[in-house]
Amino acid sequence: MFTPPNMPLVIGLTGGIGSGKSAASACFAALGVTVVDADIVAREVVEPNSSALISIAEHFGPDILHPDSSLDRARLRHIIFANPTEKAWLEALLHPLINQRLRQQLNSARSAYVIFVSPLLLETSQHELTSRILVVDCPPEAQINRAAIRDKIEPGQIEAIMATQINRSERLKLADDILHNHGNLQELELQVAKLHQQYLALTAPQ
Ligand SMILES: CC(C)(COP(=O)(O)OP(=O)(O)OC[C@H]1O[C@@H](n2cnc3c(N)ncnc32)[C@H](O)[C@@H]1O)[C@@H](O)C(=O)NCCC(=O)NCCS
Ligand SMILES: Nc1ncnc2c1ncn2[C@@H]1O[C@H](COP(=O)(O)OP(=O)(O)OP(=O)(O)O)[C@@H](O)[C@H]1O
Repeated sequence: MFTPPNMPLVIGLTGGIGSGKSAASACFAALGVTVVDADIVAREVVEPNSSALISIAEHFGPDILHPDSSLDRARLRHIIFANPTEKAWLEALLHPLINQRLRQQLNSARSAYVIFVSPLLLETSQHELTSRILVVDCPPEAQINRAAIRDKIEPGQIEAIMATQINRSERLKLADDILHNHGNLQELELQVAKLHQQYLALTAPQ
């Protein structure tokens, strides 16, 4: 098992949109495990007045901002998931900033192991920061239903996002561990509790 230098054991948690990454992370956090979340960091780097947000407004025009100068995320979502060139432009701007903050957070984590949750762990170099890949999986119909209800966006938008993510079978092939999230949240919690014991055993001195 590979543990990057100066880092605790990092478990990379990934899955498609709406698969249950945040729900699974919340279960790990409730067990006292530090969670580093790429989606949270991705929001921090585009806070009002940040250099990244200024670049985004220059590139896409001032309409990409709300009147209070915050990012109009729904507008940007419609643009980038319909246009691969614009998606690549946005990622080239944001991913280095996101990765720099993620490294800092992973390095300063102090729990026995860390859960690093990211939707793009397997699609980007972020998996290089991890020692083990944990995939949360559920049928695509459940992903679409859950994400549509949570975000109040049309299923077509969710399918457009899914089409830009690694497909389900490829993702599962790359998994060391799998959380099967087709049941209820209690069933997910039970699977997390089992894995927690396994991960603690991996960090115990031999
Ligand atoms: C386009 C944005 C503004 C839309 O924001 P919105 O609030 O509507 O959605 P949110 O950020 O919650 O993303 C919802 C889900 O979409 C998926 N997703 C987000 N970004 C990407 C991406 N670049 N590629 C594929 N899927 C993505 C993830 O499953 C994510 O959890 C936002 O997704 C964004 O800034 N994306 C680019 C940054 C990025 O690559 N983030 C991924 C984490 S590193
Ligand atoms: N087993 C489950 N039963 C019922 N609802 C669930 C279950 N797992 C997750 N959900 C709900 O489905 C929605 C999507 O889950 P969650 O936000 O954890 O997905 P995610 O993988 O983090 O999505 P994203 O990639 O968009 O960030 C949430 O509203 C969550 O509460």
